[in-house]
This record gives sequence, structure tokens and C-alpha cells, in this order.
Amino acid sequence: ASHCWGYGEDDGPSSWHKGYPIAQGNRQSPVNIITAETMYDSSLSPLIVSYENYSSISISNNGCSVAVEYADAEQGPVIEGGPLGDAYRLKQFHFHWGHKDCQGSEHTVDGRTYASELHLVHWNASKYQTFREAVAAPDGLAVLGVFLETGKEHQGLTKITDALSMVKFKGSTADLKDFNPKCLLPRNLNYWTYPGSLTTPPLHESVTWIVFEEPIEVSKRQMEQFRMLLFSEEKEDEKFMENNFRPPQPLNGRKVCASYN
Ligand SMILES: NS(=O)(=O)c1c2ccccc2cc2ccccc12
Ligand SMILES: [Zn+2]
Repeated sequence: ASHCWGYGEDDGPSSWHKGYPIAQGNRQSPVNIITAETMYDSSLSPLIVSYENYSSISISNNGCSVAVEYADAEQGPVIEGGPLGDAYRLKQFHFHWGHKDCQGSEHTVDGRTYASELHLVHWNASKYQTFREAVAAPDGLAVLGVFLETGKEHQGLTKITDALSMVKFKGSTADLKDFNPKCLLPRNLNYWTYPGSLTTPPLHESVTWIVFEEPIEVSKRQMEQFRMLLFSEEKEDEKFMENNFRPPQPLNGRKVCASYN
């Protein structure tokens, strides 16, 4: 089916189960992280982020978010360690945000929402041949989640926020070369991890989530730049892209592990 789901009244998260029954599965994402119920797991090794030889290609508006795509190269940017048994290669990163700064993240921490959440999507290139194959495998994907809160301007993010005007409409793409995503990670890499899913249809339960505890700071102006994006195509009525987040889903007995005590 074409993109017949969205974030509106009648095509939003509460109706996704009609087209995607897995929406009511037992390892869905996002979740509310209740810090008092997280388990320190001393067997979790530090996360190794090797983003040195990155090569970003483009930035695009896919009608539900704005994403920066990376070349699919053997020696591309990877993450390993932590809860991961293999090396996972960066495919793209994208954002979720609200129509005001007090909401917009997908994961929540003790019920707290953040202005936005950055997702860096990686696939298990050690075990699978293609992203397409990995996207439906239970150990196929690893997504890093970074919370964004408003404060001072994020220097590294300006290259992205200043490019947003070039991808205003659904289906638009623009060149975006040499963007090193390492600058978007928080200083402190303490994280929570749990087994989950894509937070958008097809909602495959194939994601090892790694959510950093420390948010990064972005300015209110930078958040406004995300809100000028459109869900709609050039010829359609203007629908501002905002509130493109799925609310927290039941844990169904899953434990959220903490990398720190
Ligand atoms: N929110 S999300 O990270 O689940 C997600 C993906 C996750 C894994 C693989 C591909 C994904 C593509 C997405 C595209 C737009 C929004 C979320 C997306
Ligand atoms: Zn996402």
C-alpha cells in the first residue's frame, strides 16, 4: 500500500494496527523509560562509535520525517560493542519533533517528553547482505536515540537545519555531503538499551534500541526550522510537519538495561 498512514486524526498511530497488525505486538517502540525500573547490566561493554570515514549523500523529506542518507560502503561508519554482537553500519538519521518545545520525542523518561528525538539507523552488515534483508530480522537493526532539548544553539546541527528549506516538500531531496554525525552525539555516552521495533510502519520488531541518557541542546530557532517542513507535496494543501512521533507502547515484560550504575 502507498503511504496511507500518517500522524493525523484518522491515519495516526492509534489506527496503524489496521494496516500493520504488528503494531499490537509484544516488542513495539517507543517506550517510557522508568529509570527506577532499569537494570544496570555490568556485562554491557562501552558502545564503540566509529564514524571517522562517513560519507553523507543527501537530505530528504520522505513525508514523515527528514532524513540524511549515508553511502552503503564496506568501511563505512559503524557502531559495535554495548549490547551489539556485530558491527552495525549507519544507513541514515532522521528526527521526530512536536509543534511546541514541550513535546516531540518518541521515548520518554519517567514520563518526561523532550522537544525532539534524533534516530541514527544502523543495520547488521556483518550478518546480512542488504539493509532490506536486515530490516525484518530480529537482530537486523540498531538505532541510537538522542534527545534534543532547547537551550543554546547546536553548532554542528546548523548544517542540517540550514538545509531544511531545500527539502520543504514531501519527496524533495538535496545534496548534503560530508556531514559527520558524530557531532550530534551527547558528551556522555551512558545509555539505556532494550529490544524493540521501528516506530513507524511497517513497525518491524527488528531494532536493538540504544537511547542516550544525556540530551543535546539545540536552540528554539533550530526547532522552528524543523516546523517549517511540510508533510505535503508541492501541489497539495500545506500541512506542516510536526508531532511526527508515536506515543510510548507497552513494555510487555521487557527489561530496559542501563549501561551505568
Ligand atoms: N523511527 S525509526 O527509527 O523506527 C525509523 C526507521 C527504523 C529502522 C529502519 C528504518 C527506519 C526508517 C524510518 C524512516 C522515517 C521515520 C522513522 C524511521
Ligand atoms: Zn525515528
